[in-house]
Amino acid sequence: MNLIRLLLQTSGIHLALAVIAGIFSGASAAGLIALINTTLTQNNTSVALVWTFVSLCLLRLATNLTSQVLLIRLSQTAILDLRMRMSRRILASPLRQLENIGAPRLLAVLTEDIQAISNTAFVIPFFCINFAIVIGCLVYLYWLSWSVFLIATCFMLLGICTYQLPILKSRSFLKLARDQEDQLYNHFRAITEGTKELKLHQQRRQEFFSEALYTTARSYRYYNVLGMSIFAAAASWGQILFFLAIGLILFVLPTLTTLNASVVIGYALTIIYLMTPLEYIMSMLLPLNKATVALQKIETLGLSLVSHYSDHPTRSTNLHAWNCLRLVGVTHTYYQEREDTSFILGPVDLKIYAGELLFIIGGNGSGKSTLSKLITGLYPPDTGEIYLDDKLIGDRDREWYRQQFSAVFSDFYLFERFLGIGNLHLNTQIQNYLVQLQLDHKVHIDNDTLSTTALSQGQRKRLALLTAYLEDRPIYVFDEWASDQDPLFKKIFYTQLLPELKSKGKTVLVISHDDQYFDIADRIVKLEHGTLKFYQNLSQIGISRG
Ligand SMILES: Nc1ncnc2c1ncn2[C@@H]1O[C@H](COP(=O)(O)OP(=O)(O)OP(=O)(O)O)[C@@H](O)[C@H]1O
Repeated sequence: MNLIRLLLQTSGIHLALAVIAGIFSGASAAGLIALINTTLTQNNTSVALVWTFVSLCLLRLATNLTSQVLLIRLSQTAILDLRMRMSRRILASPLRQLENIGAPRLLAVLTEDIQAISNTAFVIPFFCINFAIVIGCLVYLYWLSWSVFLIATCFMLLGICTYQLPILKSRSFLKLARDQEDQLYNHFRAITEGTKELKLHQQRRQEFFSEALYTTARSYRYYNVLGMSIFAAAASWGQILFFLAIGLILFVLPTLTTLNASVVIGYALTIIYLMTPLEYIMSMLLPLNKATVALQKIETLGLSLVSHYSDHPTRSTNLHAWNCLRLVGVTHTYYQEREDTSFILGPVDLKIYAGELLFIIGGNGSGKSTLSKLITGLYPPDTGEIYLDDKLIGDRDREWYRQQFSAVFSDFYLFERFLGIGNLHLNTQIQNYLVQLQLDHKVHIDNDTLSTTALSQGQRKRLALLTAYLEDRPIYVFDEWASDQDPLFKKIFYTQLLPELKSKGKTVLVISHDDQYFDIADRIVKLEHGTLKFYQNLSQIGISRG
């Protein structure tokens, strides 16, 4: 049901028009059959009959062509629309939920599932056309003889039941195959992102192929072969049912009752004609099955395409005058299902003052990045509140609140184009920053686009910093930004770039392990196993100078 609703949402008018054209196409086909049978059995070739025949042929041609053209538009629009909608839906979902789902599963949704669902946009109207032909033919059969129709219908219903049971079984195997596909994407990611590690270690590569990739690919094949074979068996059984129905009418029924020759010929002719649309309907059940599985998959990931959501900021105003950002009793818990353990950050009580340079330090895994995600509003607090001055940041404010931050995370993503930065002097500004970041000899700007992003990690991070500069937001967050920089540029970052940002009135939060630069901070807070500690001076942290 959701599938139909989804397709109606995608392009309701096209779908409706294609279905209407299809119904006319089906009805004209049934009309042609009736006419042929009348001509054959009554030996009647009047001029009116010839004109009716020609008109029905023209109607069939026109309606068939119309529905086909509409279907091409519909399927292409559906793919475009679904891709856009799903991408928006993913970005509108909470970060934590997306992290839990993981990149490979999201990629599988964006490619395989969307394709499977989009394919049904093409299938459903064809389904309706053929369904209309079937209904038209059934009406004709009923008109020929209601008693034979009753017997034939009972026979057909019995056949459909025996056909449907294996179809259900086949769907459960297709579902298992789809689960394996998520795992396959995980392995494909290892191939693209772990190329170096796999190339450098032959044994690892061999085990990866034989134990990881091959095992999953084989299971995927196994479930697909099983699901599709059961489906093929059911389809073959379905085909035989037609001949059995004709056999019933030709050989069994005449022994039980007297049948008119025109009825027998009409039934045989119509059932033979019905084979094509019914086979079509059956062959379409497989993509429909796959789309249902894909939709279920998307819904179990909590990314329903049908539900409504908003990714628009509730308030578009920028933050101007503010004094203090407060975290009050804020906590975040990561549940690690597999290990049956959890990491708890907080409760954190922290005040961040406008215009200050705050360092967040602590050992690996102490919770610094998690805290930065809470501060920037990427994670809503599990418990506790965040206030901007006296304003409580609730769910409705979070989108607006996030727009006040520019951040370079340790796993940053670098866009080639400077998107969403409306600035009349953008190119001049970028050029100046490129000089300041010592990148002007490597990169230039063409139409708001970087000439290259194929750079060293340290250089790419400088470009990410450049993007943050251009965003010109009130609060900056740098998560171990300097870790990939050479000593010279590290010094420039801490002693020149950070103080410059502060002098422009920006609030700067720096996550850092570079203890030789801790003294430039206005204040330092330290995380220890998820607990925030405050210190008066560097020696309390265990750092001595001179
Ligand atoms: N996506 C995640 N899912 C589950 N647990 C996580 C996730 N990210 C972090 N954790 C847990 O939270 C803890 C804190 O992680 P976090 O990344 O905040 O530490 P960090 O202080 O920034 O470490 P580092 O200095 O190594 O970058 C980790 O020990 C880890 O157990």
